[in-house]
Amino acid sequence: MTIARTAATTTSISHTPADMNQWTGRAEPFETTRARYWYQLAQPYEAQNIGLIGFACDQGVRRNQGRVGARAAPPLIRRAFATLPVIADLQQRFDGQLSTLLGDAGDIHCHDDDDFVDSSLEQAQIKYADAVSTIIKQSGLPIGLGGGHAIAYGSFLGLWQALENTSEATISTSTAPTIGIINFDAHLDIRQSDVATSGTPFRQIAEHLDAHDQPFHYCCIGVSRFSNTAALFDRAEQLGVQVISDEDCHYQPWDTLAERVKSFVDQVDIIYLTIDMDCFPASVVPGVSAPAAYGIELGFVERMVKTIMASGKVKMADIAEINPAFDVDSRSCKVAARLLATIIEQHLLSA
Ligand SMILES: N=CN[C@@H](CCC(=O)O)C(=O)O
Ligand SMILES: [Mn+2]
Ligand SMILES: [Mn+2]
Repeated sequence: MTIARTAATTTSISHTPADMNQWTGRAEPFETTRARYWYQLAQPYEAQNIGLIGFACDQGVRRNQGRVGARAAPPLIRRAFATLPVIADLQQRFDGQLSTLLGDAGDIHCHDDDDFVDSSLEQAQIKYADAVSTIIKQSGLPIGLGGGHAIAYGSFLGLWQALENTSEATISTSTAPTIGIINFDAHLDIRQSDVATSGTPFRQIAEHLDAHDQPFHYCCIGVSRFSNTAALFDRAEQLGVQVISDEDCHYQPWDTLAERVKSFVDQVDIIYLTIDMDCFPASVVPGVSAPAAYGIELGFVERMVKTIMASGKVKMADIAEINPAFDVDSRSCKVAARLLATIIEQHLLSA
């Protein structure tokens, strides 16, 4: 893939450490210690069970002609999550070890204020992938906080790097674990383009896997026929993508949909789970780069996320495309925080 350059490169990439000021919430001096919140558990990342890593970058959205602003989301998602209570089951299960559950690995920033295209997105993806890979190699579950959906290629690269380093056999052999990608999204994000964007990550992953003689297993849930061209649906068919439309999610019974997703999960060894927040109706999640008119229900997504997490196969997860510039009363960040809590709870309880 070539990188278009329309001006001199003046951007830079940085990795800022955890800012513990983001981890604040209400004090409960008159309650028992069971009045516990996530802000009280978070620590700077140091090989905890969960590693949060922000991807404060929306250059992919800009390149994709979208509404920029998603780079500001990671601290706001953290702040919304910080105020959620830690459920009783987790407190009981991890009594005495609660401070070892949640690490914050900080944010990767892509500084690209000028209105031109350079290689900062690719550099940010590589730096983010390194952080992801470090967490996986330390046996943690990395959870990426976007940023635009270009985070997905970085998440995949981080997972790939970790597998390459931990597999006895190299990843290009037939014994390599099979990776499945499950994306909740109104968009397929398999666009053909001369540059990486927020609309290309899963096509890039398909090409990466093909170059390493590995199969591409991709299930996209919540796909809208009004948000993807016929050319994209053609490509999805060529690539063997399992497409579950937004209308399927509304009209098909839960058992049918759960069976479709479970049979996808059964085919693979490892799952990368990604949630593009524009899978929800704009009334539920207004703060995204590309809002959906129809969207799928939060209750459905949450139930499906629990089902997928219960497989024990999820080794990488992320939440993408929140754009705080268009949020209303932090509604979108609160939905993202709820999903983040769901992923974390399910991961820890199914371990
Ligand atoms: N990650 C989002 N990708 C969408 C954006 C669509 C839009 O801006 O309308 C896509 O490329 O299809
Ligand atoms: Mn989308
Ligand atoms: Mn997307």
